[in-house]
This record gives sequence, C-alpha cells and structure tokens, in this order.
Amino acid sequence: MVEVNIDDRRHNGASLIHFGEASFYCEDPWHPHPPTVRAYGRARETLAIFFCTAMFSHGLHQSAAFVALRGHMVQGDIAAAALATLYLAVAILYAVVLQPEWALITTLWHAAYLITLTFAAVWICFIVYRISPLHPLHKFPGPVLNRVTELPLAYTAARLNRHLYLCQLHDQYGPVVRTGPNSISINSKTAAYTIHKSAQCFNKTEAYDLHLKGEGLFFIKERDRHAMRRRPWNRAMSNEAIQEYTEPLFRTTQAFVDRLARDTEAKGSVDFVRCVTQWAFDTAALITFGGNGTEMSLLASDDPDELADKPRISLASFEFFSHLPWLFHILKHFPASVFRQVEEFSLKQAERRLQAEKIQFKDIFSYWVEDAEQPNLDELATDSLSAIIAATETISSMTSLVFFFILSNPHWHRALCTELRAAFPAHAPLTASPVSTDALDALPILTAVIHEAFRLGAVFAGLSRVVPPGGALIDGVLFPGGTVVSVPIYAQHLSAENFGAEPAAFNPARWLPSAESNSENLKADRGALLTFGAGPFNCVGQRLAYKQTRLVLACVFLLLDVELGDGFDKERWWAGVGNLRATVIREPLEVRARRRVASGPGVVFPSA
Ligand code: HEM
Repeated sequence: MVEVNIDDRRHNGASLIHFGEASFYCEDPWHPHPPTVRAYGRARETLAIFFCTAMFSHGLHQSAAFVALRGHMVQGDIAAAALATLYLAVAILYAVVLQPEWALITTLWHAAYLITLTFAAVWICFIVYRISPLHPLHKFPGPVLNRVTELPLAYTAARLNRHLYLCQLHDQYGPVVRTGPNSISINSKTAAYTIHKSAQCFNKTEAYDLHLKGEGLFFIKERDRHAMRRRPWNRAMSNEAIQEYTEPLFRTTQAFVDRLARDTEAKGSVDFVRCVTQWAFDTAALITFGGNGTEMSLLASDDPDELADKPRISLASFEFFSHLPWLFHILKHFPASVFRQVEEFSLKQAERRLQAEKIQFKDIFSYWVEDAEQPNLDELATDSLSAIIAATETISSMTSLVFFFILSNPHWHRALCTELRAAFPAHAPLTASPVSTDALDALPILTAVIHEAFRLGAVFAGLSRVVPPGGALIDGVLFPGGTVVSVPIYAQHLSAENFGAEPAAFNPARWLPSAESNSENLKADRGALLTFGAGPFNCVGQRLAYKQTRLVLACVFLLLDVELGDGFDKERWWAGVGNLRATVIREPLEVRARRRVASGPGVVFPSA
C-alpha cells in the first residue's frame, strides 16, 4: 500500500506531499493569500486529495458509463449528481463537525471550485467525444448541438412543437437524423415495420421506467414480460368485453349531449374541449372501475378541482422529463406533483374497487383481478393509472380534433349528418344494443372522417425504442446496440409517399372505397398510420377508442345541430394545437349546439 503524508511545512504557499517514496510540491491555487491558507492548513490539502481521488474515480465511472451506454447520459447524470452531493456533504462535515475552527465559507468555496472543475473537465470530454468520429453515431447527419445534448429536443418539447421540429430536421438532413447524443429519428415506413412490428421488434427505452411501486402494462420495457402482462388487457378490450361497456358509454354520452345543449342555451356557446375532456374522464373511470361507489360526474359538477386535466399534465410531464429522467424521479415525489395526485387517485379508486362487493357490469378491473392469483394492489393501481391517463387524454384530444375538422369542413359535415340521419331515423333509432352499435362500424363516411382526423390530429413526435445489444439493420443501415431510435409519426402522416400529393389536406375521401380514392392524389396507406403505435406495444384500447369516437359523433350529430361559434378563427385554433406526448389544445373550441327538433330523436338512451 502506498503511504500518503502531507508535510505541514510551508514552501512559499505550496505544500510538500509524500506519496510513498515520491515527494512533490502541491501548488497552492489561492496563493498569494497565505494567511487564509494557513487558517485551515492541513484540512485543505486533505480535501484536495479527497477531491482529486474522487474526480479520478468519478472520471473513470463517467467514462465507463458513457462508453458502455454510447454517450447516453442518464446513469452518468445520476452518478454526477450523487457525487456532487457527496463532495459537499464531506466538505461540510469536515469543516463544521470535525474542525469547526476553520472557515466554512472558504472551505465551501474551494469545494465549489473543485466541483466546477470536475464537471467542466468531464463535460469537455463528453462534448469532444460526442462530436468526434470515435462516436458510434458519428456517420449520421444532424445539427452539431443535437450531437452534444438532448436540450434542443427538450426545448422544442417544452414549446409543444417537437413534431414540427422533427419534420424540419428531416427536410434538411434526409430520412435519418441524429437528434440527440444517442438518439436517431428515422422517417420511413419500413423502419416503423422493423422497429415496432417485426418479429424482432425493439424494446421500450429507459424513459418508460418510472419506478412506480407496482408494475403496470404501459411501463414494462421488455417484450416478453410485456406480452404476459398484456393478456388480461387484451381480454378487457375484446369485442365481447366492449359490448359490456356499451350501456355505461351511452350514459356518459347522454350526459355529454345534454351538457352541450344546456350550456349553449344558457351562455350562447360552449367550450367543446372542456366538456369532452370531462366526458372522457367520466367514461374512463366508469369503464375501469365498474361504477360501484367509484363513479363521479365531472360533467355534472363541471370539475371544480380540474381533475380531468390532470392526466394530460401527467403525461406531458412524463414526456418532458424523458429527456431528464433523474429529475422526474425526484420531482414526482413532491406532494404538489400532478403525477403524484393522479397516482394517489388511482390507488384510492383501485382500493375501493377491490373492496366493492357488487359491480354494475363487468369492468376492465375485473379482467385484471381474474388473471391474478393474488391481486397486488400496487400493480392494480399502476394499471388503473395507465387506463385513466390513456383513456382520458387521448380520447378527449382526438375527439376534439375530429369535431374541429368536421365543423371546419361544411362538405364533410353535411355528408356525415346525411349518412347518420339516414341510418338512424326516428323509427329505427340508435340504441345501446350490439346490433345497433355495430351498424355504426359499417358507416363509410363516419369511419373515413375519423381515420382522416386521427391521421392529421396525431401530432405525435415518435415512440422511442432501443436497438438490441449487438446492433440491428434498419433499412439496410447498421445501428449500434443501445441506440435510441424512433419514427416521427407526424412526419409519416404528412408524407406524400404515404398520403398522396396533398397530404396536409383534410380529405376523408382518401379512406373511402370509391374510384376517386384510388387516385394518386388521394392515397391512403393504412400501414403508415401510426396514431395507435404499432406491433406488440401498440394501443390496447384502439378498438374501444374507435367505438367511443363513433358513438359520440353519432349521438351529437343525430341529436344536435352543431356549428362553430361566431368569429371562430380556424388557423389560430390549429396553430394552438401542440404536443408533448399529450396533445395540448391551447384555444377553446367554442361551438353552438342546439337540440334538433325537425325529425325527432335518432337515439334512444338506456333508461336510468
Ligand atoms: C384516440 C384515442 C387513443 C390514442 C390515439 C391512443 C394512442 C396510443 C399509443 C400511440 C400508444 C403507444 C404508446 C407507446 O408506445 O408509448 C398507446 C398505448 C396504450 N393505450 Fe392508447 N390510445 C387511445 C385510446 C386508448 C384507450 C381508450 C385506452 C383504454 C384503456 C388506451 C389504453 C392504452 C394502454 C393501456 C396503452 C399501453 C399499451 C401497452 O404498452 O401494451 N388507449 N395508446
């Protein structure tokens, strides 16, 4: 073992240090201030040695982390934060507890100086490595800043326009762009197949791992474990299961139609986005927990606690912090964190539902409990959280967008109303029976407007996946293992290759099985539609989402005459639509909804 001695004698502001046989002078960086230096003599040198050793091991750790993770900073950042805290703790302990006579401020100042040096040195290494040809992703084009840091992605995510930023990057750099130190965006339909749908499709990234108490479907990253967990969910979202949800769905939809008409009568117009979010929340809570003592009606109370907006905020913060996951793990524990509030809400509801003796119908929760040998409350709470967030945020934003597109396009508005009113006249109304609701699935214009709005309204950036160890070929190019890859969904939906010469136009005709829709201008490549993701991790609630959207469109247009409010500015509204995984609609969608009196009810709701 090497013996380390510090010679206390001063040599003009420097100290003599013996490392075993070797001796050398340690220059005093604060010279010429010998009085201060003398004030805490040996303490400073000891700290200096501690820091040098720590810096060295920290440097080693960081280098190992970033070589192993190919420049991915997640674990390195956590290690750096932990070490910085440790440095400070030791400095304070030394100065305050062990040697209280030494000046705390000076010691802290020295500590801060050395920490800054450490980080500067480590970061300079990172930056040089990330832009150097040694980096495994060097050959992929992309802005220099993006090669160094995730900040441009985080910044555009915070401004809610990351989907547009990715379109811009692809226009400038081509189909493959390095968007971050370790992330690549690939704008290609065949890449979506390899990454999401093929037999060797990739796992989810670390960003999905929220370290929640219980494991839940959405947060499982590995395909095999995920497949096991998905089974009860698949059963809960089968055709037969959804038929059980039809009656509750009619009930919440009736409350929604009433609310639109009532508010229009009272105030002249109504904010569609606000009401539809409350409807989506009420429906999600009812279908998930069976309505036994757990139901609530935000539509009736107008949601004084703004509960319906919390799933959106949770999802948005989850996404923003996917660029800084370590910070998310700290912030999510704060009581004011919306994520924690939704987590607590789900836990409370899961607990109540588990204790419920009778339920009104076979809800989603029943399938989870059936599947488990011993129900685990934490896992049930996490799946409840996923169900509430997934079925509120997406349905509410997508339904708002469908209505926006229909109401802004008089031709399709008329065509849809005509189709619905012909299919469900007063003498053969829409009812909560399977035959009646299945008839909705067969209406071509209804399906076409939904597909088209889901295409244009899915302003999603991409669903990140990680290349397996050993690397993978995507579109004939080898990507190193550990690289985070994603397909930019909005760019795919606006690609002329997939959707013809006018991909940005709202034209449901492209989805109709008519001769017109076969023209090149009106192309609709179903395989390129990624609104619900794709492959084994795709949206398990897709069937329910279509059912719900068809039903709400049918009920609203059969029972109400709806139009946009006076002075509604379509361009401004559309410009206010942003995305941070959750779709954020910044402007109200003011509509006037009046009850139709002309031809009697085209819908008969179940009696209460
Ligand atoms: C229009 C409405 C909807 C859209 C656009 C949508 C979209 C998506 C997308 C893109 C994913 C994949 C996310 C990822 O890989 O990171 C997903 C997953 C999921 N969605 Fe939906 N969703 C909708 C409605 C619903 C509904 C009604 C439910 C019902 C509970 C639901 C439950 C889920 C769940 C549990 C997952 C995770 C699936 C898994 O990991 O296996 N979604 N959704």
